Amino acid sequence: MAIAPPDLSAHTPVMAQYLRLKAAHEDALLFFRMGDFYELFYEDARRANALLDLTLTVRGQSAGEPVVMAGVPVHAVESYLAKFIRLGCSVAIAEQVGDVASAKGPVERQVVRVVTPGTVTDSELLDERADTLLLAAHRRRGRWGLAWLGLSSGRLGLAECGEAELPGWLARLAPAELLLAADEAQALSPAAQAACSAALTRRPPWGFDTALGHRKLCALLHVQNLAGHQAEALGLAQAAAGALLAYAEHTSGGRALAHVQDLQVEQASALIELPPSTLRNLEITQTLRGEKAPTLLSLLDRCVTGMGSRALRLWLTHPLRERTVARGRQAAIGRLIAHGPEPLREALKGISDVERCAARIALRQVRPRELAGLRSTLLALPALREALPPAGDALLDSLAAALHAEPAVLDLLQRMLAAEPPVLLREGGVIAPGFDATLDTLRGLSQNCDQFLIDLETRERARTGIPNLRVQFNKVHGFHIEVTAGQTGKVPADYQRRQTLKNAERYTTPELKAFEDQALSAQERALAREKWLWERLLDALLGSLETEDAQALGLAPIQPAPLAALGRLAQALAGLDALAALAERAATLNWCAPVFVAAPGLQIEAGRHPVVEARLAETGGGPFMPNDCRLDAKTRMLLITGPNMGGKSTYMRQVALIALLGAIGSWVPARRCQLGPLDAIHTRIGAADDLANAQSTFMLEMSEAAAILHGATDQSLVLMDEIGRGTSTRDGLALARAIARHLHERNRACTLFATHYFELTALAAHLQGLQNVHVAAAQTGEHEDIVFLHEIQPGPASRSYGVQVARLAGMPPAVLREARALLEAIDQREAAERPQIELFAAPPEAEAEPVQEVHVAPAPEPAPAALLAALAAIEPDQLSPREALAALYQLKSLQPPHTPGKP
Ligand SMILES: Nc1ncnc2c1ncn2[C@@H]1O[C@H](COP(=O)(O)OP(=O)(O)OP(=O)(O)O)[C@@H](O)[C@H]1O
Repeated sequence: MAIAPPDLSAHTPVMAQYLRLKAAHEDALLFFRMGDFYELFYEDARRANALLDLTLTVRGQSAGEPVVMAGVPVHAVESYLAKFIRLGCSVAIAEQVGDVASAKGPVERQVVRVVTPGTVTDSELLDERADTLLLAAHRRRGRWGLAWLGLSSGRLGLAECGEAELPGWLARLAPAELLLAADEAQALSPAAQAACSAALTRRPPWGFDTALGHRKLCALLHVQNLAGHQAEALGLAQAAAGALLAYAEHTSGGRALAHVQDLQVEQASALIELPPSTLRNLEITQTLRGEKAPTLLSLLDRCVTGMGSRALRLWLTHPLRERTVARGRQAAIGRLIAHGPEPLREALKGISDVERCAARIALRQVRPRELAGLRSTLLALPALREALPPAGDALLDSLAAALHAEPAVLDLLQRMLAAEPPVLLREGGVIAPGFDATLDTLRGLSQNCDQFLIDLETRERARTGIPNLRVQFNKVHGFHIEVTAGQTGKVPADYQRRQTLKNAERYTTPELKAFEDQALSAQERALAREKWLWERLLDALLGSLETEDAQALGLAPIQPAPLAALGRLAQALAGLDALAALAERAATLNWCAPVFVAAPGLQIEAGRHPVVEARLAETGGGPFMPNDCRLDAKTRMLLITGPNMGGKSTYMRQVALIALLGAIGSWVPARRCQLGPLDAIHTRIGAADDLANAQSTFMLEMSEAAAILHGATDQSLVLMDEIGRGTSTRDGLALARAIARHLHERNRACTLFATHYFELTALAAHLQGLQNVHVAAAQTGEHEDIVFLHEIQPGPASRSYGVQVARLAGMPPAVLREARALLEAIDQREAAERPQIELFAAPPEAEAEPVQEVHVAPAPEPAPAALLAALAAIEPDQLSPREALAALYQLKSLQPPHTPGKP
């Protein structure tokens, strides 16, 4: 928090200046320029020390308190910025803007740049392969309005959702920075917080205003209203957009966001739902440990450009239910495979990041080299078109048509921009020679220097008779004539001494001084002229060049504004790169094109888990065993049993990954594949405790399962891995059974249900759409070592091999012996007690009934004796209130259920 003392007059003038600037940038670390350092003070210094271990010092006092500070050297500022941004901090940079020499009191300082995690546009600070999003969220009456912006991509989106859907949106969008109204900063539910790792920035509540947002959106998109973007009715999202756009303008120094050309209104109902747990469990863009690889994205991303990688990530996290786009991509991939994707990938290698370049032009932050990169990209487009397969595929043809360089833009860059411009404008040499006569003259003046100096040296040697006299230039002392110590007696009267060295004297003459003034001012004026021309170049690229300037420079105005065309070009390049990467993957990894069918379900022949298969290939872990999967109206649920390590999780995940890959239009790791419509992929897969949100393993397990039971439909794919294992076997088994039945009967979702409760396999007799399968394993050798076959076979598993797996894990033999003995004892006891303990077997009359698809065996009634025994065991005087409540629940659980038709 900022230190905002009520009376700044008690502070030293510099600290008062600092505190005033800090008060306007409370949430950011303020980098306060002092000579060769940016200094951080007080709380900011302590934060920087805690985050990056910057050394804390105490210097002097202000308002009677010691001034705690930490410094960052100016030359290293970019690397510190990158580190702070990665840690989710915002940084405001205050530069010295006043004249140090003439300043009375502290030199004037201003915040000239604010870098925040969601609004960075510097290529050094951005992840090349992921879009950086700024998201504003606004809540009213239990609903959320969302507005997001990729400042470096120009992507602008709006959506509205209910409280329960918010975590899904946050996980899908994965913003780098989240704007909330200051009075709503605590409004995020634990689930929403868990789904979002964005840096949180509080903004004034009045900025979240529908009318303001509407006005700003209309101004940005040059429209009267938002009806054309289907956003007119989204008042909540517009309110969020008000805060979003104001903040984006604020951090980019009030620049217009000219590269934002379009607004996307996203509807959850158009997307295949991928809840946060699914994104996490399927390791789509991040591993469970939060790493970038190995994931589905890291396997797929063979893109040559950052634009392609970003597109691929977007496709994977925003799969569409409607399959027209996917069909188009699938066909394009087929075409690229037939033609060979390599020529296209090769041609994409020299392509620059047109999307980010367009954004940086709009924000007037683009650097000369980036424009040179854009120019070579525009020049490379014909070769890129050549590298595409011959016309005939609708998607590839439309992308090829967008590979178009606006001739006026190319002409402008070729005429105005030097062949090899320097990195920074201030180095000079950015504008091409021959473009501007004034600049050429000024450059001529400063460059003709060399000849002048040679001539002068010859003349002065002759005049003075000093043969080793030299005329030189250095940056500190300017032009001078150097005479060695022994020769100084010959120096003429008009030589004025400038500097004495150990063995020489340096002089100037009126002639040399006059030349120096002219040369140095010519250099300065050339640089100033270049800067002015550069600004005009940017004006021209933004379509806002004044007619007068255009005439003076002999430039034709570029209409309409070229940024829109660059945006379309960037999209086409991104699409082609992503398709070429998918084609390369499909060809290299031997994938097939899935067939889309209308009936819900899926049919996979010889499917593989792409990431596990690649890992096994990399580590020499042996071949991956392909497996089939068939889910349809007849078989809606596979109940998967088998040993630990047998491959159950891998199998379930591979089915989901194949469904997802198919949905984005990719080919899939299988021999043959048919996919029905899909509206969601739900997963409930064993997770670690969510300690951060104070949820126990079991609580988390149940909340995720509950969300699935509430949301899954007959077009959803559901993965349930070992549900119920977080509690006692008895409760777990009961819950697992009830959940399986609910999914089968009510949700009617396509479900893969892996379990270690063998008792559940009996459900197959009562639920017609449920089929038992198991992962095969065998035992060999004298130690009866287990061999995993990783093969899915029909029917339930015969045993669990837990002890054998523990042996493989290196468990001490004594423990294994004891476990085996116990296991045998339990088996014998169970065999003896079986009739009593088969709590979950269906009642005999249910088994006798002909099996109907919707028939469910009613839950068996517990013996009243159990109820009475439990009642008798209660001693009310001995119980705490909490134990009494637990006892009540236990009694309740033993109560026979009330079944319709049965009193
Ligand atoms: N089809 C397969 N072909 C080859 N190896 C496989 C296959 N499936 C799984 N494996 C290997 O077996 C390992 C264990 O698989 P997985 O985690 O799916 O087992 P599991 O049955 O879910 O185990 P647990 O019940 O302990 O969670 C994987 O890491 C992988 O290396």
